[in-house]
Amino acid sequence: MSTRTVVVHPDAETLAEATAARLLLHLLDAQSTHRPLHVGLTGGTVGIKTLARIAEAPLRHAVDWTGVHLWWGDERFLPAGDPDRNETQARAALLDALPVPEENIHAMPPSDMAESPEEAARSYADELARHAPGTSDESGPAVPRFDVLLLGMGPDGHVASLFPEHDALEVTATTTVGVHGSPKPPPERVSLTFPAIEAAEEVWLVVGGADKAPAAARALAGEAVRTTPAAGALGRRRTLWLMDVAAAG
Ligand SMILES: O=C1O[C@H](COP(=O)(O)O)[C@@H](O)[C@H](O)[C@H]1O
Repeated sequence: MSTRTVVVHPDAETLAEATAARLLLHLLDAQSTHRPLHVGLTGGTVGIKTLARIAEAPLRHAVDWTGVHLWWGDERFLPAGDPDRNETQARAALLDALPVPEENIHAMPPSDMAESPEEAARSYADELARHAPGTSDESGPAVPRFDVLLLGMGPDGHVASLFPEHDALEVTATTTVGVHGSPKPPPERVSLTFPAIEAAEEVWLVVGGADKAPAAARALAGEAVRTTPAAGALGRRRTLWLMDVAAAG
């Protein structure tokens, strides 16, 4: 059973800096026991700030990035290179400056390469399945063994692109889902589903800002996932809530 730990930092800058350092050390430790590593990235304010801090951290040189695969928990369904895509922001903040082989960067399909969010979701599910551990874990969802899955949280308590009261919350038969009518623009998105999120060894929620405090309190109090999706974001081994004082209320 996963343990849930809350770590509070003085401000959003320190939160991003500490999360960057924590992730780099985690990758270093993990590379001494297994390869390849799989990391799920998040968009959002602190998520992208964290990537920018990794880009500046001297420790990044100690990680063998050829042995790291990068994925996303969700994506805005927009054309390739659109500045609002999580992928575009992650490339600008970190990936363009990192020696990660392009074939290790598993972005969700953009809207100019897929007909619909559903088609993009199916294609991403296939890609996830190609990197699933295989026979040792056949009963689980067909996703890679994520060492760490980073997730942001919106003020409404959404994680990835799983929004309160949306049907996507109930999808358990697939590892990805196409999302329509997102209350946060853009309306069309692609997201991991809860079974895929829960297959991660560690889920790290990176949450900063006073506007997140009510939803964070509800999630940590175990409110229903239907109204506060972040309450259901749990890793297999560990769930870390990395917060700033403002978000911790
Ligand atoms: O739209 C999204 O929002 C959430 C949270 O973003 P934030 O700016 O409120 O921190 C993010 O986790 C998700 O990846 C993104 O697509």
